[in-house]
Amino acid sequence: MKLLQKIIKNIQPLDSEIMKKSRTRVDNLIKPPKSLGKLEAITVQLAGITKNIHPSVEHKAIIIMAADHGVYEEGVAPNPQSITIEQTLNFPKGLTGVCAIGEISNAKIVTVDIGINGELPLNSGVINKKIKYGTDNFAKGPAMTRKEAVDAIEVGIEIAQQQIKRGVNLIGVGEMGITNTTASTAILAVLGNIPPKEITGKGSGLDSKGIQHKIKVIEKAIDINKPDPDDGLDVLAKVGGLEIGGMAGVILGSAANRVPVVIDGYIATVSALIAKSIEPKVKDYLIPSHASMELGGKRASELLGVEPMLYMNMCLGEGSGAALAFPIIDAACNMNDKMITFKEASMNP
Ligand SMILES: O=C(O)c1ccc[n+]([C@@H]2O[C@H](COP(=O)([O-])O)[C@@H](O)[C@H]2O)c1
Ligand SMILES: Cc1cc2nc[nH]c2cc1C
Repeated sequence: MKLLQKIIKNIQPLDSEIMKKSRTRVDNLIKPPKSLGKLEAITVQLAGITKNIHPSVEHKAIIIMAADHGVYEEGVAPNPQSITIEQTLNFPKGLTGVCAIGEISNAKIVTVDIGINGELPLNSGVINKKIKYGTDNFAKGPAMTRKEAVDAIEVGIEIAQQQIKRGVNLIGVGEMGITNTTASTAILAVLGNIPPKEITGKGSGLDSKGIQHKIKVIEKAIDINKPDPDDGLDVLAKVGGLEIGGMAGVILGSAANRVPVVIDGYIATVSALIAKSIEPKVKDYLIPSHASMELGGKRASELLGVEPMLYMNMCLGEGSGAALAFPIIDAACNMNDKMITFKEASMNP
């Protein structure tokens, strides 16, 4: 808890002076006003985050938190739980969707076992930060203790800080965890005071009968656990997941070190909601990526107050959407670094 408290204290507002300067520079570049839209907004945000009018995002990493969920035993996921461990072992080998997309921008893939229900081989390339072998079944009681929820967040903080110390200056958050759309939907229902039936989707492939059952399980979990919507840690502990806590920690840890953090799809957006509930200032450090096809994705982004930049009909997770946004963020920086101003071009608009 000490680390989390320290990190919360270190999260400062963006630098509004630098943002003003950056806005003026961007407005004076040789183009009609605002004609580079979100690229301009990203540039100004990056300046405010890094306190630098020409920030670098050259060293990129995607941090993938992997974990299992006890609520799997309620039959709310269409795939076997063993997919979590199997797919997690594929990340260090560069074989998955996020690896293929991240390779385009030379993103390092950092994979963390924060709570997989199984043992990984020692030389797997996955960082072992296992808190326990999956959460408990939150249809019967809390997913984890409050201490375990704090531990999960602190793992995320630690991993983010480690990467930042090694020179990483742009972080994407992703996850792997069979059943984690059930946990994410329960969290979103509580934090947004939304009936589960409005936001429960197919996850990685449930049919409509399965979705009806998933809704009932989520309603029961909220009824039994009564998470406090004003306490993100309580919501995480009662109906959350270890990987969701880990991603919230990566977000908090990045913000505390003034490093921008790109959020992936549905589960990552929900983890950002947990981080924002713990410290609202983190929101300004977030760069949204794509709009997840998962039913609750839109409501999650709205509740967070972000507008996704890409509509690609994706819902893979793993950090794939964040990886896809990396070249766009590079383009924003290049615009800022390479374009000249009207004055420099001796042009009069
Ligand atoms: O990130 C998303 O938008 C997203 C939406 C639906 C599913 N997923 C991925 O699918 C898995 C969870 O699906 P499920 O049906 O087991 O809850 C998990 O490994 C996620 O990475 C990811
Ligand atoms: C194959 C597979 C890959 C995934 N990657 C993220 N979630 C996933 C879920 C499944 C089922």
